[in-house]
Amino acid sequence: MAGSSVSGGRGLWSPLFATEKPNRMAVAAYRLFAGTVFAGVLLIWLYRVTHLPPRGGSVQRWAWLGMLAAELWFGFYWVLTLSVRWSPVYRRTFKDRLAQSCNEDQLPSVDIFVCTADPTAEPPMLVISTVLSVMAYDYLPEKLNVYLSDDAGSVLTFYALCEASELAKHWIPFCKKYKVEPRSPAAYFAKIASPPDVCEPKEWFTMKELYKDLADRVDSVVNSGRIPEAPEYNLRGFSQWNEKITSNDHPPIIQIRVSSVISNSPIIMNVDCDMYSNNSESIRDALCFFLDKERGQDIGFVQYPQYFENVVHDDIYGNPINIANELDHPCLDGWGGMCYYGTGCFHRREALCGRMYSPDYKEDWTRAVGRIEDVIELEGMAKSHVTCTYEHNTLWGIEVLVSSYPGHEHVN
Ligand SMILES: O=c1ccn([C@@H]2O[C@H](COP(=O)(O)OP(=O)(O)O[C@H]3O[C@H](CO)[C@@H](O)[C@H](O)[C@H]3O)[C@@H](O)[C@H]2O)c(=O)[nH]1
Repeated sequence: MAGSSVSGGRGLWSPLFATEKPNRMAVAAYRLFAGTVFAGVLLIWLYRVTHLPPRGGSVQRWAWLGMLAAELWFGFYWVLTLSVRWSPVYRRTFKDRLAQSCNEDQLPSVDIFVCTADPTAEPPMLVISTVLSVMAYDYLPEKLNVYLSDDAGSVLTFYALCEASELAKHWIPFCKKYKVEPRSPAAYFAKIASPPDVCEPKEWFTMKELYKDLADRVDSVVNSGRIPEAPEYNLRGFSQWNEKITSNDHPPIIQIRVSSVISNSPIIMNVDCDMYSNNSESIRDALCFFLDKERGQDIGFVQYPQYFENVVHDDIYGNPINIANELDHPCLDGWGGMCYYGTGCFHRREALCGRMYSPDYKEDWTRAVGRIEDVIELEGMAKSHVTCTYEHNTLWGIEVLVSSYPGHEHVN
């Protein structure tokens, strides 16, 4: 929506994002529409109180009460919706200004967490496509750390990840060379059936073939439930699985997680394993909020909306999540900020770790954890962070053990 007013920073520093309001005519039209519906609601209430049910007729009385309850509820719902949608705002980022104000090596490093929990409901090919989509972000590779948390502790997911790390050596340069979007190979090859004009056809088909080979290999291993008995699979990591390991009871198996002792990046992003990133510049957009000199300090997290594909064929009923994304979120933002949704959210690590807001605190964006060179030592430290023993005999441990993950039957 075109903005009619832009608020920005003061002084010489150019703001990295602008907050825009929809044009006045659009707002006035919406408010007129909302006002007429509300007038209709009031008239219905008026009708109801001036048409009381006849005395004695109990069926009519119950029908009247039922209608009144429904109309009151609808009126209450309408007032709530109306007030939330009264004053939307839209945010626009200026990535060009970000590029002018910081060199690439001054940008903060970013830790990205993909979490998975069940290799049956969340097939490893889906998980690794998500992982590849975030590995291929348009960002300095040495500033990007991608972690996969697998609550199921599945060797199949681990196998798929090892295979994906080989594909990444081809997929990431390919994406950067041809500015591929989206950067999930599954989503990309499902959408694009033939090489686009910018791509060299031979290279495109080779890439597609590599991906297809990987998908076939991973799917056949997942279907068989066993990883192949080849010498390369005796590598460290695979040797940590044995027949006693189950998804509910397994030791911490660390190959690539626990970021505070590995990368400790000031920015953290979380992604569900069944969502992929559809914009390779998302990190830079999020940084425009965090790094804005005037208002960045007030921002604890940047939440991206979630979109779903083919929920209903051709979306004939209008996917309600689009209404939330395009209308309700800008409206909530107009009241002071978007709510935290879950997947696709960038956080300040310090805010997650409990630092209280202070206008005087200045984040050191270039800080990095002192990298431990000894892999064994690093693994030991990481294991001590990932284990659940810290919660034994604590109220937290007891409460979490007996309560389910909201909406799920997992017991963590
Ligand atoms: O014990 C668990 C259970 C789930 N997950 C992972 O958590 C993610 C979310 O779980 P899912 O069942 O897909 O949640 P949904 O209900 O589909 O998604 C809603 O809940 C998520 C978690 O709060 C949010 O990130 C999403 O935005 C929101 O749409 C998935 O990657 C799971 O693999 C774990 O890692 N461990």
